[in-house]
Amino acid sequence: MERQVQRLRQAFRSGRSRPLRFRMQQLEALKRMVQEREKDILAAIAADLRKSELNAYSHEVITLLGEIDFMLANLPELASAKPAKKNLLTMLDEAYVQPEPLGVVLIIGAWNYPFALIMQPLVGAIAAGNAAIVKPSELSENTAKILAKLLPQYLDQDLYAVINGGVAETTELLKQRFDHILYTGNTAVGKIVMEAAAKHLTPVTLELGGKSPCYIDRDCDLDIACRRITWGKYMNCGQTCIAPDYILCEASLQDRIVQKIKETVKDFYGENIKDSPDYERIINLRHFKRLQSLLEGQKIAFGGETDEVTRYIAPTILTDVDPNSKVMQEEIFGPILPIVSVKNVDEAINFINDREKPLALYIFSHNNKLIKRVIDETSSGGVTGNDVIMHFTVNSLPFGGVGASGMGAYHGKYSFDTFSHQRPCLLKGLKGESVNKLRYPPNSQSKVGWAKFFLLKQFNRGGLVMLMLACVAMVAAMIVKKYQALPRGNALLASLAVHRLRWSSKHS
Ligand SMILES: NC(=O)C1=CN([C@@H]2O[C@H](COP(=O)(O)OP(=O)(O)OC[C@H]3O[C@@H](n4cnc5c(N)ncnc54)[C@H](O)[C@@H]3O)[C@@H](O)[C@H]2O)C=CC1
Ligand SMILES: CCCCCCCCCCCCCCCCCC(=O)O
Repeated sequence: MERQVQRLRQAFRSGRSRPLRFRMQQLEALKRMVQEREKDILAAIAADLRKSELNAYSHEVITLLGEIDFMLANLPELASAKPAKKNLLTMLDEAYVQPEPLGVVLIIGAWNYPFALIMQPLVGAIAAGNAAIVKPSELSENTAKILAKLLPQYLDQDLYAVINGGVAETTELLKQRFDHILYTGNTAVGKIVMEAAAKHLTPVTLELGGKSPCYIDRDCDLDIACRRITWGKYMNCGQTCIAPDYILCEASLQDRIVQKIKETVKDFYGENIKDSPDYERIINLRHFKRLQSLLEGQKIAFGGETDEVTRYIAPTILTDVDPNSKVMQEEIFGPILPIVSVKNVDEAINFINDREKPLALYIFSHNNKLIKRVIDETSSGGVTGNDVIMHFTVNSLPFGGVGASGMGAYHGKYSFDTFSHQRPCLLKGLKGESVNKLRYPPNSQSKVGWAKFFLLKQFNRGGLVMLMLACVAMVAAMIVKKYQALPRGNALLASLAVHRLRWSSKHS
C-alpha cells in the first residue's frame, strides 16, 4: 500500500494531473465509462442491493452524470485565479487567490449508494487536479469489483487507483499519509478515520449519518406530504443517509399520516411488496437483525413483516413511540418509520435541539414563516422544506453534515473547493522602497501612524479614484516645478500625507 501511495505521489509531483486539459480529459473518460459500461455498473449495484436497474440508474447515475457535466462546464472558471481586494499598501501589486490541488487524496465510500458515493467525490478530486485512491465498501462487493475493473481502463493508472478490502486493508491504508481524506459512513468509523488522519495532520471531510427529523405541521397537505415522505423513507429500503428517520407531529395527525402512508405504499409497491422491482433489501444479516431488534416492544401500526432468508423488511410505521426507546436512540437506516408526538412546533424545535445535529431536516407546512422559523431555530447538515432528499440533487448546494453528522461538504463547486487549497498570492514589484521604509526598523510613533493609515484606511471607489488623482497631480506638479531633488516615492508620500493627516485627526 505504501508503494502504491508513493507511486501516485510521484505521478502527482510530475505535474501531469494539473493542466485543465488533462483534468477535462479524465472527466470525459469517466463519463464515457459510465455510458459505455452502464449495463455492467447497473448489474453490480442491482446485485448488491437487489435494486432494479432503472432505480440504480435513477439513484446513482443521473446525479453523477450531472456532476461530471457541471465540472466540464465550470472547471475553467472554478480553477481560475480570483482577484482579491487590496489595501493601500498593496494597491499597485497583484493579489489573487489561486486554487491548487492538494496532492494525493483518499476517498472511502459506504455501501448504500456504492457507486455514487465513490464516483461523485472522485469527480471533485480529479477536477481539482489531485491524484486519488478510492476505497469502495466491502459490503457492496459487486460494485467494489466493477469499480476496480473499470476505473483503470478509463483513467490514468498512475494517478488514480482503486484499493478494495475491509477493515484490515482500510486500517493499513489509513496509516499512509494523504493530503485529504473524504470518508462516507457511520460516525464511529468517522472518528477512527479522523484519528488516523490527525497523525499526519491530514484534513478530512466526514460524510456521516444521524437521525434526520421530519416535522409535519397541522397546516399542511397531508396527502402530498405523506407521498413525498413515503418515497424518501422507503427508497433503497430506508438505507439512505438523508432518509427522514422519524416523524414529529401533533398526536391528532398520527392516524391520518399512518393511513395515507399505507395507501401510498400500496400505490408505489402494489399489494405484494416483496414482488415489487422498486423495493430493495437490507444489505446484510447484521443490519437485518439490528433492524428487527428495533421493532421489539413497539406498537406497529403498519408493516412489520420480515423475512430473514431474503433480508426483506416491509415498509413499517411505529406509532406513539417513546423518545427514550432504542429506535429513537440510533440512526435507523432501514424501512422503519417511528412517529413521535409533540404538542406544537416549539416542542418539535426543542426535541430536535436536544439531540445531535442531524444530517438533514424536513419540514412540511403551508406556512412558509413556520418553515423559516424551524430553520432559524435549529441546526442540521441540510434542509428541504415540503419534500425530502431533494437537496441532495441540487449541485449548487453544498452537501454535508454538521456536528455529529459530519464536517465539510461536497457536490459541484463545493467538491472542487474541498479538494483544493485556496492559495493566497501577492505579487509585488521591487520598487517602492521609500514607502516600505515605513515598516522597517527602527520603529517610531510616526511609522505606526503610517502603518495604521495604510492598513486600516477604507476607501470607497470614489475615494480611491480621488486619491489616485491627487497622487498623479502631485507627481506631475513636482515634475513641472522641477522638484527633482525630491525622490518620486517622497512625492507620493507627500500626497498621501495630506490624506493621512485628515484621516488621523478623525481616528486618533
Ligand atoms: N453523509 C453521507 O453522505 C452519507 C452517510 N452515510 C452514513 O453511513 C452509515 C452507513 O454506512 P456504514 O455502515 O458505515 O458503511 P460501511 O460499512 O460500508 O463503512 C464505510 C466505509 O468505512 C470502512 N470501514 C469500516 N470499518 C472500518 C474501520 N474500523 N476502520 C477503517 N475503515 C472502516 C469500510 O470499509 C467502508 O469503506 C450510515 O450512518 C449513513 O448515514 C451513508 C451514505 C451517505
Ligand atoms: C421528473 C422526474 C424526476 C426524477 C427525479 C429522480 C430523483 C432521484 C433522486 C435520487 C437521489 C438519490 C439520493 C442518494 C443519496 C445518497 C447519499 C445518501 O443519502 O445515502
